[in-house]
Amino acid sequence: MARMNEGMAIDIAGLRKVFRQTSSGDEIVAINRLDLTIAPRELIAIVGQTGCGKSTLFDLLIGLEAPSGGAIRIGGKAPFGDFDYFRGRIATVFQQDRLLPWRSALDNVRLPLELAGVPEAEQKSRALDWLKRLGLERFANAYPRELSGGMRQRVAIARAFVVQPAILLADEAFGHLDEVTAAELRTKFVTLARESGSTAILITHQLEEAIAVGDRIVVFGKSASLLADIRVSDWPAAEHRTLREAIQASLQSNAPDARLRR
Ligand SMILES: Nc1ncnc2c1ncn2[C@@H]1O[C@H](COP(=O)(O)OP(=O)(O)OP(=O)(O)O)[C@@H](O)[C@H]1O
Repeated sequence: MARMNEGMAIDIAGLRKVFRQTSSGDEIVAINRLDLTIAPRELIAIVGQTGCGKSTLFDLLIGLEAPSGGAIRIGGKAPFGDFDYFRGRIATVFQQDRLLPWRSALDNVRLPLELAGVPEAEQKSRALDWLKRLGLERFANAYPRELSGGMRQRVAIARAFVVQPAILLADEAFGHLDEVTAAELRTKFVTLARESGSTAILITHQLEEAIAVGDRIVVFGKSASLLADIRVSDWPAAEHRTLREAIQASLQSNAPDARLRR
């Protein structure tokens, strides 16, 4: 049985990330003073054009990079400074499944528990439980090369959920799958995230996906400037087309579209 976890709030204040290009020495402002607050257990989708700083934000949230300015607090702690605290509390799903080819599906799913020092019998039973929830119990002993892309992504999702993370981050997790598989996995992911009580952020290029999954859609312009912060429940289904068009227009002009003001 999945335990409902406490979820964690994410507070981003004045966040800045600047890179210096090795070749030219030029500075690239990947994130320019971002303010964003995400409530515990909220599910938000981030959309933005390529290069607007979405993946950089994830690297900062995971604690792989330190901010150049401002701060990120997750449950009051800093992901970069308190890296060890977040082990097993933040889980990620990427476009590439990043499974270890020499480990079976079961052994891939139980890996985060192994790293956290959970006893082996418990690792296995929890991993198997999550493979079952993703409909893969018959493939527990299969190796990644023996699985389809959709099945591998299910294994990656099981591996993310097995630690019952307070924070779930998905970066284009369904973008490479065919539409039917993507829609099915996306629905599964959202259901599991809600059951688990995780706070979840999904990066997506697909507006349909953003509208389908998010409580909120955050639209990034250049350097992660906030073009819009939309509460999806404010938009009845009959107006989703207008919503899509308004987000698209904002992305194209790099400015908030007037139709998004509610
Ligand atoms: N390690 C790095 N060194 C130098 N520049 C970087 C580095 N990482 C990212 N950048 C730059 O920062 C900007 C934001 O990149 P980022 O990968 O966060 O964008 P993105 O929104 O995730 O794009 P995409 O949708 O294509 O994945 C880009 O201009 C990129 O070239």
